Amino acid sequence: MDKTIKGLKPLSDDLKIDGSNYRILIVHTRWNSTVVDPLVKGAKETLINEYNVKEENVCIYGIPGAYELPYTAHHLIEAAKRADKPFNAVICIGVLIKGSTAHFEYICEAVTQGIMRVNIDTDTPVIFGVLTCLNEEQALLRAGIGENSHNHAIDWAGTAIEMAKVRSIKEF
Ligand SMILES: Nc1c(NC[C@H](O)[C@H](O)[C@H](O)CO)[nH]c(=O)[nH]c1=O
Ligand SMILES: CC(=O)[C@@H](O)COP(=O)(O)O
Repeated sequence: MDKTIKGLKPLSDDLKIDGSNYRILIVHTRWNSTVVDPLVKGAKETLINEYNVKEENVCIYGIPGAYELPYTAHHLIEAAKRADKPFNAVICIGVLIKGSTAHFEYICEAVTQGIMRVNIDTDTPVIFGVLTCLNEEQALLRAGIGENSHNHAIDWAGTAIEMAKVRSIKEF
C-alpha cells in the first residue's frame, strides 16, 4: 500500500489513556472471516497490550453479517446497562467486499447509518470497524495481511479507548 499522510497516529506516551477500568465489546461478523478474524485479534491484543484493558473486560460476540452489526451492538449495549455492567465503548468489525450487484452499496449505507445511530441512541461510542472494499486484496491489506499492509483494527482499538474517555465526561 502506498505510504501516504493518511492514518491515525497513536497518542504520545504522556497522553496515553489507561483502559484498565474499561469494559469493551467487540461485535464481529462471520462473513469474510479470513479477514475479520485477524482484525478481531488485532483489536483485542491492542486493547490489552497497549491500553491495559483487562482480558475479562474484552467481550466478543459473533454474528452472521455486517447488516446485523447495528442491531446486535444496540441490543448488547442495553443488556449490559440492565446488568449494571455498561460497556465504555464498542467496536463493530465487519468486511464488505463488492460483488456484481448493488447489494454492496445498500449494505454499506445501511450499516454506516445504523452504527452512527447506535452511537447517538445509546450514548455509547460504537467504533466503525467495517471495511468496505472493492476487492479482496484491499481487504487483506487492511487486515494486516501481506507486504506493506496495516491492521486497521489497531487504530479502531485506540479510537475506542479515546472515545470511552469522552463518554466518561459527565460535566464540561
Ligand atoms: N456480502 C456481504 C454480506 N452480506 C450479508 C449481510 O450482511 C446480511 O448478513 C444478510 O443480508 C442477512 O441480513 N455481509 C458481510 O458482512 N460482508 C459481505 O461482503
Ligand atoms: C457486499 C455484498 O453484499 C456482496 O458481496 C454480494 O455479492 P453480489 O453483489 O455478487 O451478490
